[in-house]
Amino acid sequence: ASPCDRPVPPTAGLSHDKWEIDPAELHLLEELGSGQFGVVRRGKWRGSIDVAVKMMKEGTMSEDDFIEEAKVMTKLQHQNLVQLYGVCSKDRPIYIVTEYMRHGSLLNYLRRHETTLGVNVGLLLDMCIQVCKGMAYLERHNYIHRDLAARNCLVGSENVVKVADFGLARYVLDDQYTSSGGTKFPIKWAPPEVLNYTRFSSKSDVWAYGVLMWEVFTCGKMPYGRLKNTEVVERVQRGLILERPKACFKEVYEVMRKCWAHCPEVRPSFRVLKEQLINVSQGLL
Ligand SMILES: CN1CCN(C(=O)c2ccc(Nc3nc(-c4cccc(NC(=O)c5ccc(C(C)(C)C)cc5)c4)cn4ccnc34)cc2)CC1
Repeated sequence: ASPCDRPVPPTAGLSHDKWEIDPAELHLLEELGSGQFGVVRRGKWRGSIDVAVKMMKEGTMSEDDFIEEAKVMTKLQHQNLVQLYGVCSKDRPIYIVTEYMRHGSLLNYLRRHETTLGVNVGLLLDMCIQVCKGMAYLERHNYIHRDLAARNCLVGSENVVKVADFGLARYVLDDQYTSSGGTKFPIKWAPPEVLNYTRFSSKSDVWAYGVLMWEVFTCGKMPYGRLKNTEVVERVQRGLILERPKACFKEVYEVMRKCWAHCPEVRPSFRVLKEQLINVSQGLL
């Protein structure tokens, strides 16, 4: 095909090293919030492209390792992954520049729209399928997320849902977050093999995906309510699982339950999950 037929990758022309962005071409706008690493702001790249810019607070992540990995991450491109455009790594703090998602995190979106979403099972299921498609793409590329949850997915126009921050957890320096005994470790999204041996895999992402489905069908409730992390660990190891949300059809809950099989090998892959959820959605609607 002639060059003008090929779709131009979103990172095209960002700079000589595709993944390096010239900060002079970024115009920072309002703050979107702050997370594990520091402040996140909306921005414009070359005056026209909407971007989100994570400004990495010093000492929060192993920066050189991340910058190396960014080269790989910019190559992961899918309509249900928040696209990493590149990094500004020549100065400190480093900036992580991604596509902008105007409605913020899926968790806040679910909580904000509970009244309208709570009765729209078709839309809730569609959101789960979109996340599943993004995760099936990562699985195909042997890429593990390590912190899949509704808080780490983002919502754009027309109820588009995308998976964000895939793989970023590996570069967090705060061991309250990285060690399974730490206060910030996402215990409620972790399967037994991660709780006991921090053995991450695409099948541990599948367990977290089951919890994300529960978050979606409860419109953003906290899994296991106010149970303390130690109580959740004890229950999960005893094989107790989250109960079926009211808004959730039995067929959908059956899929969720498969994600929480004790042994990772028994859990379905994202590829299989995607087929099952699409069948359920065609059956329901
Ligand atoms: C009408 N509503 C008004 C309020 N509202 C907003 O203010 C709002 C609008 C858009 C937003 N968009 C984005 N917000 C963010 C954002 C904002 C604050 C914090 C964060 N997250 C982080 O900083 C963060 C996430 C995960 C992690 C680990 C490594 C632990 C997995 C570390 C750090 C992201 C990133 N984005 C990437 C693309 N688009 C966005 C965020 C918020 C939503 C719309």
